[in-house]
Amino acid sequence: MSDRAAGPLPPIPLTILTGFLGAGKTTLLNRLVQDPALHDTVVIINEFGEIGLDHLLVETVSDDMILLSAGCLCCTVRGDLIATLEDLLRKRDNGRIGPFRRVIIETTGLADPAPILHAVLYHPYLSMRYAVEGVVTVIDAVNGKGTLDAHVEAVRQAAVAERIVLAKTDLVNDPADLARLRERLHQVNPGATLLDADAPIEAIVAGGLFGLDGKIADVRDWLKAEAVEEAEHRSHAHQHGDHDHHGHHHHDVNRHDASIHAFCLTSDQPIRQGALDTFLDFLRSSQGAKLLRVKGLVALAEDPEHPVVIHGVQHVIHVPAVLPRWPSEDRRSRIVFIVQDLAREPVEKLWNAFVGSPGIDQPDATALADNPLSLRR
Ligand SMILES: Nc1nc2c(ncn2[C@@H]2O[C@H](COP(=O)(O)OP(=O)(O)OP(=O)(O)O)[C@@H](O)[C@H]2O)c(=O)[nH]1
Repeated sequence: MSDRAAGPLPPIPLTILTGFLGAGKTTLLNRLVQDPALHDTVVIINEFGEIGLDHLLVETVSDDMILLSAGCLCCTVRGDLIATLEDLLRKRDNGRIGPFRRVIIETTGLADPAPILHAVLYHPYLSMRYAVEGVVTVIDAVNGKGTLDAHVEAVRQAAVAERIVLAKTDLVNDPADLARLRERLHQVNPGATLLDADAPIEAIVAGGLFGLDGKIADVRDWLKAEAVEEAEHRSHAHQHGDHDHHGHHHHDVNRHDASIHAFCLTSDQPIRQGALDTFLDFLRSSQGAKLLRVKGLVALAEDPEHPVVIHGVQHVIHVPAVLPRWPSEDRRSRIVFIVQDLAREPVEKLWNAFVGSPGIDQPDATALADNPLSLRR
């Protein structure tokens, strides 16, 4: 199939591969770059040396780009990531490299994926040409617990992921340790798919908003609103002393884990475009730094048959796609928020004020619009 259909070029799916120092990112990448399924992929890494490519090298395209035997292009970050992504588009558009169909960015171990997502989504041109397919976070099955306990960065990396890949499961002696780590990761990020490092390539690089073919994939699976709602109910029941958990023993939640959580807001009624825009504007201006990710599927009153996809991070929230139809019978608008140090209540109040069900003791949308300071807590 040609890319040259009428209209704008389809965006290039971009996957962010992250994980703490030594988690197993490079080992996983090494497998990915050798797979023929990824022959039309560009992998952006920090240094060529790190993934031991010598035996796979076919051709040096430029001093920061090489072609590997399976057809995958590998490039190193020159200057900043934005410059590298722009440079790749230039080379692609003027035919100096092939029309690659997907990009995987490996971040350094301490990197927080939120600013990387922010940089790509915020850039007016890059956000048109690339579409963030998803974040993949590698967690070390042996040292994962200690790392999550000690470093809030590691918890953030897990919290914003679409897929969490557990590496080094072969080194775990006690299956109960692994089960506990899985359960903890599920609590930190109920919407993530948990995979082992030997999972199929497609599950690792294309389980998100876009499939391996670059087309919009299963939006419901990307959003995972049901999983987030279910986790919320469980945690709510737990907080209220409902210990009927089939004998599960609950440990104290680590303070890093406790600072980050996910929740889902829904609306049965289609939302007016203006109301949605104002809600999102208020939210990002008052709470932007705390929004690690915002993902949603929304019915607009103006065109309820074609749901819009919402994708955001920190102060940027944009609409990467309008779907031709609803992915399931469920036509509620659903927005999943992954936040740090932000409670559900202020966001929900704002949502109710704009989206239509203001409570007796809540200001309505006009009152909020007249007094934006009232939103700041
Ligand atoms: N047994 C086993 N070892 C693994 C696995 N994944 C990674 N390793 C080893 O763990 C060490 C660290 O793995 P890397 O892939 O270099 O980790 P990384 O996340 O890229 O590390 P940095 O680039 O330093 O952040 C290496 O010695 C790997 O061989 C695995 O699934 N099983």
